[in-house]
Amino acid sequence: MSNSSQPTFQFPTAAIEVERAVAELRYGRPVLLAEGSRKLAVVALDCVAPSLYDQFAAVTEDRHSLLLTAPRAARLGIAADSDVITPLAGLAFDDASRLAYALGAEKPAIWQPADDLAIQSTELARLALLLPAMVLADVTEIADRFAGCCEIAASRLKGADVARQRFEKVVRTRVPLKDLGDADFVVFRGGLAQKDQVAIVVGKPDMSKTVPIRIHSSCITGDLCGSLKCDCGDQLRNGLALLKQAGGGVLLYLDQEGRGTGIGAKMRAYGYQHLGLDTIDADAELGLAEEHRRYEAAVAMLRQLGISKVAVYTNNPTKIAGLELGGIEVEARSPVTGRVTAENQNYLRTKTLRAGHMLDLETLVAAE
Ligand SMILES: Nc1nc2c(ncn2[C@@H]2O[C@H](COP(=O)(O)OP(=O)(O)OP(=O)(O)O)[C@@H](O)[C@H]2O)c(=O)[nH]1
Ligand SMILES: [Zn+2]
Repeated sequence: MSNSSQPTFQFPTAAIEVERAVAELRYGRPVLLAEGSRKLAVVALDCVAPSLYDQFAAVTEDRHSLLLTAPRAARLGIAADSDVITPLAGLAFDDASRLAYALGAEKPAIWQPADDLAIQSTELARLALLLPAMVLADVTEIADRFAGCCEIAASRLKGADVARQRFEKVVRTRVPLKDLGDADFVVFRGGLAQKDQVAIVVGKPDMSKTVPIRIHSSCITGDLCGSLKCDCGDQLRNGLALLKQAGGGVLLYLDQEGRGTGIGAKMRAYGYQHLGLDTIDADAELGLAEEHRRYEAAVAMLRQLGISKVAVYTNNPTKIAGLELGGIEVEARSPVTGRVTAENQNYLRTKTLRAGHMLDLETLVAAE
């Protein structure tokens, strides 16, 4: 028997609604994105089952469209300043997928600029680490057909932003590291679409002074396996050594594989790089912008460690901008490099020429 005076579980925050929508999307189920009385049904092509794609087409009576982000649209030769949508009527799952992210796909005959609500659906895909290839349909008049689906008001997406900065310390434990001595691993949990993040405290830095730090984004291929396609593994180990030499510091190891796009997208991009595309064009082919990383987690961890002033080891200006945006004072910046290999030269060149990284590649090459 239920008793209405008993306390009940209530989960009213925007972050929880967003996280539930993200989980639904990741499981390949439709989500309703609402704005006023308008409702847009969306599924992510990256993870929807072909049978559910067919069902979506049937339920929406073939009035479904595909969202192509601005980078993907540009790769297809569509002259548009923003994301566009193109009708999918009559297109099977494989054809839709080809249009969404295959190399050499043909420009669609019909397209139109995507409206704001459609564009906002890509943020759910980003949080879910899925390609932003959204299948969508305006279902305002037939919303009852989606009664079993998760619904979220688009305004909740913005409302959930505060959760990006909310992290709690879980545990701090000593780990002896080869050549570096003892380090403290401090684990933080939180953010939007929750992740665990790690701060590695090398030595005993004075947190009230300017603290040497490195912000390092995870790279399974480079950090763990010594991939020659990037410089991440070297930068990770050199970064830790630099912190030790500086008398102690903090390495923030951020769970943002593939510049925040996830390992699935990164491996798809590697496939395109093997066919000759540079890193930015390979990502664009998948609908991805050149940078998907955010630095609220880094700022939150620094604050919880009592750090407000830093000297950063990085070549990447967006990391510095991210820290400053969060109110962390960046007193100095020093480079951190790795070995230049035949396999990573293009990666490094693209970073320097197209992403504004502060790398003197020719000097590095000459030094090898
Ligand atoms: N999308 C994409 N990501 C890649 C590729 N190669 C490496 N990465 C990712 O790039 C990121 C590199 O991270 P970092 O080494 O911290 O950062 P950085 O932007 O190079 O900046 P600094 O090393 O600080 O100068 C990691 O998230 C890698 O997983 C690639 O070809 N495509
Ligand atoms: Zn790497």
